[in-house]
Amino acid sequence: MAYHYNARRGQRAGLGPLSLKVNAGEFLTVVGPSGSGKSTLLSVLAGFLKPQSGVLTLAGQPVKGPHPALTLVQQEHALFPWLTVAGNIAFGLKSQKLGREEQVRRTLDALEQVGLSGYGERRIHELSGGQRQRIALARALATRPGLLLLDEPFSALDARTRTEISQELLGIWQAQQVTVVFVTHNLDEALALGERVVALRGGQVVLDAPTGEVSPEQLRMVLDES
Ligand SMILES: Nc1ncnc2c1ncn2[C@@H]1O[C@H](COP(=O)(O)OP(=O)(O)OP(=O)(O)O)[C@@H](O)[C@H]1O
Repeated sequence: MAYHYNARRGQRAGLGPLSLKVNAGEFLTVVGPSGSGKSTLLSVLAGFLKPQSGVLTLAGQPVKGPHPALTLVQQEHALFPWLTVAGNIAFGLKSQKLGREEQVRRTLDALEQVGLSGYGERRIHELSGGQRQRIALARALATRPGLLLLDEPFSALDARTRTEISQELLGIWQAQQVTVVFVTHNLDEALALGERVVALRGGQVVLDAPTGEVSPEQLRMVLDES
């Protein structure tokens, strides 16, 4: 498939042509320099951008737009400052039309998963950057996504908090068997976190391999960052 911005005007910026299969339950990291197409790929996988050629399928069925099983968490985590933490999580559940009880249960579960039980009534401005990012993750987890798409979710955090949250995310992935696609421009992070790494350059896949079989030097070389 391929997606190019302003394709009608003949521009080539964007993604593809490429073919990518994300396997159920895997933790895939996507790495590449700025402008290589990482965010575009996630927007296509989330159903926000419709490829100009090819199709996105989920379990064999074509996806025609945003889908409840596909949840994207972006870097600017877009929490609503005028809502409480619980209000923010409930907002993410709106489209699922759940009963009140189920909504509360999912909110409590999600807060526990990210280590912030008891924070439901807090206001967003009372939280640290790391806590806000955990809430953004909790909001996504509460939707019980089949595919969790994370676009450099922890890049604004200090190194220690970043490592902490990354480890929590790994724990959640192992416990829930959710499928994760994690975008980062940090090569070491890409290799440390995922089971499989896809490297993008100029909108093309230049490497697709199990993380255990790739060295940071190899990654640097295919991305021309050595
Ligand atoms: N809305 C847009 N309109 C036109 N071109 C765009 C748009 N968004 C992205 N592009 C272009 O498409 C290409 C891929 O961009 P994309 O944002 O997917 O890269 P990225 O790897 O996520 O970059 P970064 O790491 O800087 O976020 C770039 O050349 C970019 O300039």
